[in-house]
Amino acid sequence: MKSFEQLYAELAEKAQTRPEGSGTVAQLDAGVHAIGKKIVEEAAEVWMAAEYQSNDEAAEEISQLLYHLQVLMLAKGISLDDVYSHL
Ligand SMILES: N=c1c2ncn([C@@H]3O[C@H](COP(=O)(O)OP(=O)(O)OP(=O)(O)O)[C@@H](O)[C@H]3O)c2ncn1[C@@H]1O[C@H](COP(=O)(O)O)[C@@H](O)[C@H]1O
Repeated sequence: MKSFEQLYAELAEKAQTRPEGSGTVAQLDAGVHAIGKKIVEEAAEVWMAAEYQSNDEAAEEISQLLYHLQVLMLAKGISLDDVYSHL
């Protein structure tokens, strides 16, 4: 299990070191447009899971949405504090 902050640190490290086989690196290379489409897709999956599936399935979809939001943040150079300052 990991926190939002721990995942961001892990993804930032992957973006820096670019390890072979990293899906995050592939997403970053695909660019903001592709990442944005993935966010919309995952958001729809969150919505559908919340309406029609179990809370556990909805939680899994939410985790995937959070992951893709973090990938977008890294692609744009947006830090956790940049986001937290708006909360
Ligand atoms: N938490 C996640 C995570 N959540 C979601 N995803 C990606 O989002 C996809 C979710 O897709 P769907 O379930 O919608 O399935 P899909 O549409 O068939 O997926 P794709 O065809 O788009 O790959 C997964 O296939 C992963 O590619 C994630 N990929 C990675 N992580 C974590 O990120 C870290 C770094 O991962 P790597 O960069 O791959 O090493 C690790 O700790 C991973 O656990």
